[in-house]
Amino acid sequence: MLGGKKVTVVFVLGGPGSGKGTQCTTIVEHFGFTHLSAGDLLRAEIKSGSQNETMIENMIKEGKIVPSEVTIKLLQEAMIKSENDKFLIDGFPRNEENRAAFENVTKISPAFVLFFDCAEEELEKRLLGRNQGRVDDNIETIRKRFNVFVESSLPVIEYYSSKDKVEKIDAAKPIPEVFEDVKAIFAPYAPQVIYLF
Ligand SMILES: Nc1ncnc2c1ncn2[C@@H]1O[C@H](COP(=O)(O)OP(=O)(O)O)[C@@H](O)[C@H]1O
Ligand SMILES: Nc1ccn([C@@H]2O[C@H](COP(=O)(O)OP(=O)(O)O)[C@@H](O)[C@H]2O)c(=O)n1
Ligand SMILES: [Mg+2]
Repeated sequence: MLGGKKVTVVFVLGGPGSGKGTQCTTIVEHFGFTHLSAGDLLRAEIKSGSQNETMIENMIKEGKIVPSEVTIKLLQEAMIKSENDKFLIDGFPRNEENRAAFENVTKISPAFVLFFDCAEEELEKRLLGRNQGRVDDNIETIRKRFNVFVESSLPVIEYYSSKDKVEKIDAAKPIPEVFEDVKAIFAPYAPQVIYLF
């Protein structure tokens, strides 16, 4: 529940460059979810000139995880503002603090967790070729982000795995093939087709 609204939430997780954003865009088109990227919300917050601007900017440059209260507030605001009731939360929760605080504050548990699994060597290639002008897509910060992923984010995936909530996808394959696997998982969420004749 969220301000009286019953919502369906899917957490989309995976190492930096695993294709979370890419696949979310296509899931939105096919299954009518709203895509909320924690990283995008934080980057927008920097541009908006908020009081946390410098703190967020420095954490992103270092590949560190921003305190949960900041990120959760942005996610909550976006969900409340939206008319939709189905959300893909991309890149969150990234550590145990993110996970526990979100559950405590919103009382929402995810329908399931989509986990894009891919080797670091491939992730590194993708990030170095991403070309979105991101301050954290340089080899030094990429290495730090990989460490944070292994030390802080993988345990969150293990937590949900112990609750049988993780749908693991081989994200090393080409984009359309990854989406074929994603599609099979989202089939129960497909819009209903009603024949009127
Ligand atoms: N399956 C894939 N194979 C090859 N390149 C991919 C694949 N999925 C995404 N990419 C590319 O890799 C980069 C990172 O993808 P992105 O969706 O931004 O990942 P994330 O949000 O997980 O960091 C982008 O340049 C994207 O076009
Ligand atoms: N839950 C989150 C998500 C992102 N972030 C920050 O935002 C950065 C970029 O996150 P992102 O999800 O856009 O990165 P990708 O995995 O898409 O490459 C992270 O490295 C963190 O510094 C965060 O602090 N907390
Ligand atoms: Mg992303």
